[in-house]
Amino acid sequence: MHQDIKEILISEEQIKEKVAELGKRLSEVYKDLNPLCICVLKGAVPFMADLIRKMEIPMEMDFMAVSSYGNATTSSGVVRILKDLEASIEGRHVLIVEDIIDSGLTLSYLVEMLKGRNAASVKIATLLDKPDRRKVDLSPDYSCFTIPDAFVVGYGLDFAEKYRNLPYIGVLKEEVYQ
Ligand SMILES: O=P(O)(O)OC[C@H]1O[C@H](OP(=O)(O)OP(=O)(O)O)[C@H](O)[C@@H]1O
Ligand SMILES: Oc1ncnc2cn[nH]c12
Ligand SMILES: [Mg+2]
Repeated sequence: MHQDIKEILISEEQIKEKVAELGKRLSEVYKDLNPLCICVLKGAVPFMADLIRKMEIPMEMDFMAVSSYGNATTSSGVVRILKDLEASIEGRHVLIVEDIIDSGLTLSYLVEMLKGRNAASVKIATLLDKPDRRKVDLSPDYSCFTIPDAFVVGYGLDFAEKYRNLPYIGVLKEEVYQ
């Protein structure tokens, strides 16, 4: 286990199993809809890569980057679009693929913005849901794990751009960021 990690919250095997389960379910839900899966950079990259390979249906992908945390451990509440989509989503069935919903500020902004572009539907699939810190009324349509109020890293999640490459979800030692 990495020296900066206090405990492994979700193992590599648990992630693999749940992501495969979700991919199968999404294949049924989106079977004839040719969904546009939007990966929210950077944290959702490993989740997106694994999830779409378990979706055995026609689908398309695009990427967005927004900024809310930067090098902090709490959301600034200000959401900026750093990289927008490449194509129109008018009439498309959109699935936002995210790594974690914490305060909910990032996704509540994204969902409203995307709905304003006349998508046929906008749903959220998140790897992690941290409901204890929610600041807005937002729940994911699909979630792999619900976690307690702890700052976690790994499988895409970072602290100051580090730890994204850890294969598991771990709780960061407080001394690393305090
Ligand atoms: O529910 P919230 O409180 O808004 O927090 C969740 C958001 O924060 C993280 O992104 P971050 O800004 O760290 O960007 P990153 O994915 O590039 O690390 C995470 O990937 C979510 O997008
Ligand atoms: O626990 C967490 N770890 C990494 N990034 C974020 C953002 N919100 N919550 C987080
Ligand atoms: Mg981050």
